[in-house]
Amino acid sequence: MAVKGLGKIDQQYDGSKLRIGIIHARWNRSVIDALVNGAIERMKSLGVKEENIIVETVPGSYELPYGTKRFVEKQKKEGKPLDAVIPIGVLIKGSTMHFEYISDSVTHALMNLQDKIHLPVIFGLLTCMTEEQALARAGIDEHHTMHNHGEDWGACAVEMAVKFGP
Ligand SMILES: O=c1[nH]c(NC[C@H](O)[C@H](O)[C@H](O)CO)c([N+](=O)[O-])c(=O)[nH]1
Repeated sequence: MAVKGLGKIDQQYDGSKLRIGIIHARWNRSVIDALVNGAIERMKSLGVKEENIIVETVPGSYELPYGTKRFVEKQKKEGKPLDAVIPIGVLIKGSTMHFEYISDSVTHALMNLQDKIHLPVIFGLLTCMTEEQALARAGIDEHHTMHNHGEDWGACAVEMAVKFGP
């Protein structure tokens, strides 16, 4: 029996009154697009209206923490506050230490951002050693060895917003 992973959803949460943001990096775009679509489709299946799923982009994963903070602030200023936000990025190890530094710093920054903006910030950063790992976690590898992690992030955003939203 598989142990790892979110497993069966123990309860469906009603997303019909929620407004959720997705902000994604544009590096490794084919994987990003699959993850974003997975999150969107799962949130829609939980009742979130398509017009209440707001998508923004930043150049790369390093820009996610600041971009997420400003994205949330601008939505609030425009009178359309978000109930949760899902930053999505895909980091794939290269031949330098760039991957390690960005992965570690962005992870901590996104974690700490929740207390600053008082909003659930879902961890949508894939930190992969190979392209194959990234494709598998977006559910688009040749053999579909894994489910699309973006779906988990969408479900997580709805649950956290319903339970602990602003
Ligand atoms: O989102 C990513 N950004 C990456 N770099 C760009 C970085 O996030 C910033 O956009 C850039 O350094 C400018 O600030 C990546 N790599 O370098 O490998 C990567 O794999 N994924």
